[in-house]
Amino acid sequence: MIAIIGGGKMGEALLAGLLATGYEPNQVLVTEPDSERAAELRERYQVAAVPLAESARRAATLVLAIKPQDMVELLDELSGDLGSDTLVISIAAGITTSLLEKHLSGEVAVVRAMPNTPALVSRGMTAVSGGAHTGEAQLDHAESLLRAVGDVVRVPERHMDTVTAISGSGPAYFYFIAETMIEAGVAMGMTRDAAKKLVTQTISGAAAMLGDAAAHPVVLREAVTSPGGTTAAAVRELERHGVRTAFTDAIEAARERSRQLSEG
Ligand SMILES: NC(=O)C1=CN([C@@H]2O[C@H](COP(=O)(O)OP(=O)(O)OC[C@H]3O[C@@H](n4cnc5c(N)ncnc54)[C@H](OP(=O)(O)O)[C@@H]3O)[C@@H](O)[C@H]2O)C=CC1
Ligand SMILES: O=C(O)[C@@H]1CCC=N1
Repeated sequence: MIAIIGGGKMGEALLAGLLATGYEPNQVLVTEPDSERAAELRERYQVAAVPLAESARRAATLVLAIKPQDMVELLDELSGDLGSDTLVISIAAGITTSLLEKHLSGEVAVVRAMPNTPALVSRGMTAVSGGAHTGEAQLDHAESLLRAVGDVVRVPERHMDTVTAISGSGPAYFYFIAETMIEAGVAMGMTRDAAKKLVTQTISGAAAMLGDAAAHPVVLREAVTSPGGTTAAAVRELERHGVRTAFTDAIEAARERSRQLSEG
């Protein structure tokens, strides 16, 4: 049994992804304090929404999908209720395995994971790191669970704040670009639907080409950039406006925020 603690946006993305890839509703519990939201999830996915203590008692794996700011209070509440073999997976930005271990009594196996919302459509990207009491089998188990909603990589925990800034927050950067491109098309007279179709298929085609292991973004961009053509004119403007620096600074700001979140 898996229990998802926190039925917000990411909790729902994981829940939907797990159910879409073969988990049965009776294998998953949800704990969500907002009763309206709990009822919505129960109705939408036919899963049981139960109190925290019941999730802790019944589930072999707990996925903590609550805000980092709520984590210490939840861990302190959870601590006495965990079974000796319970695996605790936290997906909270910035929350370290040592903080999880400090607030859970005994030698609890913990995994720090950073997924992203495309888990909702089984195209997520998750990175995982194990804690001090987490064995190979438990990390394998966490990986296989999260693989149900997309790709999984194992990383040293020192990279987790960077992962959070790149792939955790990353979908938002692409939505930001998509929104900007669609609005540019609309400003130039296209319908929003037609512009969205152009942008969506372009992002997905570009991602497919980049997905080839031998592909490099610079080479792919050169192939689009005809001499004296439209792409060269566009890229010159992006460089003039410092978009490359803006992205680098944005990703550094996200990593810094992830670090701050571990400090409470
Ligand atoms: N959104 C994303 O793309 C990603 C988010 N994450 C991480 O996932 C976590 C959740 O983020 P997100 O889904 O965006 O946030 P949400 O605010 O949408 O979800 C958090 C949910 O947890 C509920 N909650 C609060 N306290 C408890 C509690 N004690 N027990 C059970 N549930 C509780 C909240 O209820 P209420 O609103 O009533 O307080 C809310 O429904 C965060 O730690 C975030 O860092 C990780 C990767 C990507
Ligand atoms: O914005 C956040 O804090 C969370 C973590 C990664 C994506 N969303």
